[in-house]
This record gives sequence, C-alpha cells and structure tokens, in this order.
Amino acid sequence: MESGDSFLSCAVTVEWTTPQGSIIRKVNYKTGSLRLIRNEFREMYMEITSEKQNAIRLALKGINVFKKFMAEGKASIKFQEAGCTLFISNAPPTNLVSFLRTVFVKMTGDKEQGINKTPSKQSVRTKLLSGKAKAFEEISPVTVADICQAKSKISKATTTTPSPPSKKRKPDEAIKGPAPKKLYSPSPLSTTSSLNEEQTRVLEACLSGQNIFFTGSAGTGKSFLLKRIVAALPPDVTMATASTGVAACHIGGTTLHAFAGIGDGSGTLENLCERATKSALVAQKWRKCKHLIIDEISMVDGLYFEKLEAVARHVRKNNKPFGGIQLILCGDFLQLPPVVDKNRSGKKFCFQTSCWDKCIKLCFELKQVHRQTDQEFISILNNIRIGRVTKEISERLLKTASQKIESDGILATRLCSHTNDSKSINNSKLRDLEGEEKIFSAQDSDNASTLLDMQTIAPSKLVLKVGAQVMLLKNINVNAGLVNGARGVVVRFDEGLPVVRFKNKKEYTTRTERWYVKNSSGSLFCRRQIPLNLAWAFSIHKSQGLTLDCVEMSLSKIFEAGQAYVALSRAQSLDTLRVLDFDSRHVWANPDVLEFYQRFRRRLQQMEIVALGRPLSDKTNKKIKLREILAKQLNK
Ligand SMILES: Nc1ncnc2c1ncn2[C@@H]1O[C@H](COP(=O)(O)OP(=O)(O)OP(=O)(O)O)[C@@H](O)[C@H]1O
Ligand SMILES: [Mg+2]
Repeated sequence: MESGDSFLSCAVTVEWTTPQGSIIRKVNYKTGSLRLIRNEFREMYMEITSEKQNAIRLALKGINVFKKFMAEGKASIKFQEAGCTLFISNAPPTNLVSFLRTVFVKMTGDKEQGINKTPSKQSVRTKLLSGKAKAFEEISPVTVADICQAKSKISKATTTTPSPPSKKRKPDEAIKGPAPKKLYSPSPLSTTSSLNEEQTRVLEACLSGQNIFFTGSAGTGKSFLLKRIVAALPPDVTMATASTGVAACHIGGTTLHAFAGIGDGSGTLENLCERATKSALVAQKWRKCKHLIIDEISMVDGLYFEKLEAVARHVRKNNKPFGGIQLILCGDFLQLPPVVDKNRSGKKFCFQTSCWDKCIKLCFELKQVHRQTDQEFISILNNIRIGRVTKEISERLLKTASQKIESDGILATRLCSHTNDSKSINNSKLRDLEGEEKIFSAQDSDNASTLLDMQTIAPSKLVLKVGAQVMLLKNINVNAGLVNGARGVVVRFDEGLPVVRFKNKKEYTTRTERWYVKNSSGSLFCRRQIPLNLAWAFSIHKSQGLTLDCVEMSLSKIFEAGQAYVALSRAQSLDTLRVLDFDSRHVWANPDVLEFYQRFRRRLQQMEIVALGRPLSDKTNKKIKLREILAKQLNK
C-alpha cells in the first residue's frame, strides 16, 4: 500500500446522475487509487485507476467536498461540471486528510485555475490552437509557498467579500469557497509531526506490513502512537482492539474478545474453529481483517492468544502465522498480567507461546517517557518497574505520605487494588455530601447497553451532587487541560448540567458526549452521557493506560506483580502523588517477564549491531537503518 499527498489508495465509486438525481452510470473500484495530475495546460485533474479497469479523469473544477467522515476513511467529492460524485472509502484516514488538503491547497492557490473557475472561451480556443501534445504529469508536492499562496487567497476572499449571515456555509461544503481553513489546522490525523523519532520509526515499520511488537515503560506514548498507526491504515480492513474495555476506548477500538467472536476461548481448538466458521459474521470479519492491532497485550492470556492464532489460520484457510494478518501488538509486560486461574500452569503471557516468535518479526522499545517530566520520578518508576527498591526510593516515596496534594477543594483520587473497595468509597463519600442528587442516565443505542457497559468508560448511571469529586472521561480541549483523566469537583448545576472546576482552576459546563463502540459484526453503537465519573476512588485495574492528575494510594493489599508500578506510574509527578504506606515488599516484577525483557533487549542490541554497527539514535540515518533492519529480518 502506497499513499502520498497527491496519491491515495482507497475504494472508489463514481456515480453519474441527472440534474434530478437519478443515477445514469456507476463504476466501482474496490481497490483503486486516486492521483492528482495536470495536463499540458497545467489544468488539474483527479485520475481514478485500478489494475483491472480503465482510468477515469475528472477535471478539478467547481467541486464540493464532503469530509465529515474523514476519520473513518470516507469522503465524497461532487464534480459539478462532470455531473458525477466520487465516493471514497477505506482510505487510511491520515492519507485521506493530506490528499484532500493537497487538493484544497493546490486549487485555492492555483493562479490559472482557481476555485470554481470555468475556462473562458478564449482559453479553450487558445488551447485548441496551441498544438501542444496531450500529456499528463503528477502534481508537484505541496510546498510552503503553495500554502502561503492559498492562505493569502483565503484571507483576501474573506476580507473583501464577507458572506452574509443568512447564507451560512454548511460545515461539510469544503472546497467550493474560501472557508475550509480546517484543513490547515493541526488535525490529530493530518500530521505526524508530534511523534518523536522512536515513535516515527515504529509507525514506518507498521506501514511496511511487518508483524510488530512494541513496548516501553508506562507513559512512553504507546497508546498515543497506536492511535496514529490506526489512522494510517485503511479502516475497513484494520481492527483496533485492546485487552480491556477501558484501553480499547482509549484508542477508539473494540475489545479483542468482541472482535474474535470465540467467547472467552474456553473449549477445544476444534470447537472454537467450528464456532468461528459457523457464524457467517465472525468468519467474514476474520477474512476481511488485514491488520490486527492489540493494545495492552500484557493482559491477553497466552493460551487465548495461541488459540486465536490457530482460529485465524483455520478461518482464513491460510497457513501463515495468524492466517497472514499483519499483527501490531503493543504493551508493557511489566504492568498488569492477564487474569487467569491461579491453579493453571504455563503460557500465562503471550510471549510464552510458541506462536509468539513465529508471528513477531520486528520489535521496538520506546524509551522517552512523556507522562512525567521529572527525572527523579522517572528514575524511581523505572526501578519500581523491574521490582528494584533502594533505600533512597523507599524514603522518597514514604515522604509523599504527608504531603498535601489537594487544592481548591479537589481531593486526591484513591487508587485501590480491589474494584469493590473503590466502588464502596465512591458511594459512601457521595452519600456523605449534603445537597440534592442529580441523576444522569446514559442514552444507548437499542439493545446495546451491556456491550456499552463493557466497552466504554462512561457509566450507564451517574449520580452527582455539588461537591462530588469527578474525573473527566474525554479529551474536551487539550490546550485548556480538559483531558481524559483530568480531576475536578462539581461546583454547581447550570440548567441541569454539572459545572466542574478542574485542578487548573478552569470551569467547564459539561454537555452530553458520545462514545462509539463496534460489536462483533462491526455495527456501530453509541452511548450518550456526561463525560464524568466519580473520582474519590478508582481501581488500579481500571486505571491502567490512564494519566491522572492527583492520586493517593495504599499499596498494602497489592496482590499482583506490576500492580504497584501501574498505580504509581499513573501520577504525573511526585508532587501530585501520595503513597500512604509504602513498603518495598509490595513491589515486585514477574521473573518470567524480566527474563523475557533480558532476551528482548539482547535481540534489539543484536539487530542494531548487525544492521548498523552503531546505536539507533543517529537521526540522519533513520530510514536507512529501518530498511536494513527490515532486510535482515526478512532474510532470517
Ligand atoms: N510524541 C508525543 N508528544 C507529546 N505527548 C505525547 C507523545 N507521546 C505520548 N504523549 C503523551 O504522554 C502521555 C502518555 O501517553 P500514553 O498514554 O500513550 O502512554 P502509554 O505508553 O500508552 O502508557 P501506559 O503504558 O501507561 O498505557 C499522554 O498524555 C500522551 O498524550
Ligand atoms: Mg497505553
């Protein structure tokens, strides 16, 4: 799959209609590509091609672009002059955004063509007499000069001919006039600029089609990167999943169990294969899937993973690992492990299965921590992660027990090792508050409440009072600090809606937000709810993957390897953390995982030495390095 700013791989349907809207002709390109080209007179065209069908060229004049569903890889372009509409689907969202941006910038800035301009009679005559040979060439990449030119045209257009308020432009009508500045704004999909070097390297490797596992300590941006990877792949054939509902919600995907359609994986492999093939919906999903993404892989049961691999081969009738699906796995095995029966022996983790080495061809480790900036805290966390607690670390964490981290009536969130403890703390604290209760019930798509309960972080029923400690469940305004995990307190109700004052002193009147979830057959369901949850307490299990503002914890009831590390690493700094009873006995790492990471590191080092003879941090040779590593891996 190849895509650039003036080239897009996607599915395309072109429909020609009468002015009344009846369809005259329709052409489908299941795996087509769009290319922006110019003819010998420098007029722009969009060319639609596929291996099997003839190319269609449409002049880029007077077009309307509908781009509301760009994030899902869909858009449509109406060519008024040609009387047809082009429906784009299954386009990698990032590429779709840059492709439409190129169309916009080139059309807006074009000296000769401009937007909505039809060629004058004079120019048609000149063309006929010009004697130039018919020729098409690819459009040049967008340059800074192009963008400046387009911007100046927009500002001229908006200052000289302000549109009357009555004729308000619909938000979707993009390229008709001078309004769609949105394409310039840094959309989370439109740029990879905020990925750092190591993250970019992983993204590039994912786009090369290899099976990849990338890891890194808490807060190194694994989930952040995963969202970018999802956006860079064609949506119809990409399944974004995670081992838990909260983690799946974080990357806008579904749980691995919901995708796989083999229940909890119990039963014989034969039964599971039969189950997956018998259900047409499940089988179709497996066959359609080309890229399977799994976040929080550390919590996927190894046995279940092994069964999935075999089911994939069986359903897809393909003997390659995972039936030829590209695997992109991510997580930190030193965080929470899978929940499995205590008496079961062996293959608890995915890396302990025989199919792990068979499937995973490339590994990466992200090193730069983004969640915390304080080097002392980062170093403490790195030690805790591997179960190492020095006297200094103990003393430093014990010192946090007495510090005041509350401010402006916002209390610290207590992280509990057991879910029931967190529930009862929240209920009793709410009961203790005086004042009227307000109940917010979620509005769910029909018959989807159970699924939505499992897969969204928004509660089905939220009870609030003035003074309730709350946590924001969605990124509302990243620049204003209104992000997922931000802590606040309900200060009043305004027309029935809770007004929350956050830790950064910003007040925000919440409104109903939407959470979307796909079921096992790919249908979309929606929960509408206020983006808040009670936050006096939270379970460590549910906090995995989150960044929290102001947290306290008692670690005495810790029962899992990595649990203390997950709890501690949610905090952003030592100043916003209170550990009530730190004891080094509560901190330990699973020895199998430690051994896995030792092997993993050795393998990474070998890859570096074999491929380059020097470490990977040299910026200039980034791409060459990747190619060399890929070549080595492929030749293995
Ligand atoms: N390249 C980046 N630039 C700026 N911020 C980043 C970058 N990568 C990640 N972040 C931010 O760092 C924080 C932690 O990122 P993220 O949750 O993706 O980490 P993670 O590795 O998935 O952690 P965990 O293991 O706890 O799930 C988030 O607030 C995220 O927005
Ligand atoms: Mg994460």
